[in-house]
Amino acid sequence: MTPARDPVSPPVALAIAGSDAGGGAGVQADLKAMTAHGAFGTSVVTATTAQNTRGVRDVHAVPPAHVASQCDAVFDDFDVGAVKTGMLATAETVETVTGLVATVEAPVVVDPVMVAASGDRLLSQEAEAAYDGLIGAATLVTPNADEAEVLVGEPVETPADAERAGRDLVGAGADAALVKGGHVGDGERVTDTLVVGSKEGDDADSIALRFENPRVETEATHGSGCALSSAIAARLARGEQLREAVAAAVDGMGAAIRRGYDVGEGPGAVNPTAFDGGA
Ligand SMILES: Cc1ncc(COP(=O)(O)O)c(N)n1
Repeated sequence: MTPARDPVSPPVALAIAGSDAGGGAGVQADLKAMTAHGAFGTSVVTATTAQNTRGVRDVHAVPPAHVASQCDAVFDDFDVGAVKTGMLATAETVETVTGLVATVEAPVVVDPVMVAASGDRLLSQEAEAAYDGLIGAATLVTPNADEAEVLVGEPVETPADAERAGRDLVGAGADAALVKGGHVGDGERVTDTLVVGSKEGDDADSIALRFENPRVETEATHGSGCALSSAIAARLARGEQLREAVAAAVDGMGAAIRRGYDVGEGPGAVNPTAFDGGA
């Protein structure tokens, strides 16, 4: 006899991001991370990239109207529990996505993707200023040090700088900011800094938390930002509180990097499905 159908109803997360033909980053990493962290991943593609582990050869931005209609298709049908944004490619798409996420109740994790690990640009330079609006709509913004520098206009070279940048991003309207420390220094430990704004919006009352982990010696970090922000979004979709979701996702990145994929001729990619701790 055929076994009875036994469907499950997982929480739903949405990635609004670019496609990486090489599979290491972008929506491909997002969907793996969302699955691994217990959510059903939906995906709105903002751009396709002709990319592999060695670099980005070509970018084709999806017209913003089609980004909007993909979002409508998802929101019309699913109860989306959290959204993450990744590569948005152009100022028009940043603005379109800002308008869309401003109308949703679900938490929004903004990974302000600007430059790939390979050094290739993934966001036009004019689009950097357009991020101001999206940061104002973010539940959490997750820049690395270089992206934080662009967003706040100050150097981010130490954990103290990261904390200041996080407070600035909260002052600019994000509910919280996670400034990632992988690009800060080359010490034996990596410090990620989470600044959570006060509900009353008084900057002085924001809280800073530091997550310290041993640095994993590798160049294979391609996809790490995508996997981290998607893991956080999946956990928020499951109903976890922000700090809990960030702590678990940051913790999981150690395994994702240590047990990365040695694929392609370039430095390889993280493994978003490898993390210590059950979903
Ligand atoms: C489509 C897409 N989205 C995001 C990234 C950033 O990932 P990384 O900085 O790890 O290369 C990427 N390379 N490609």
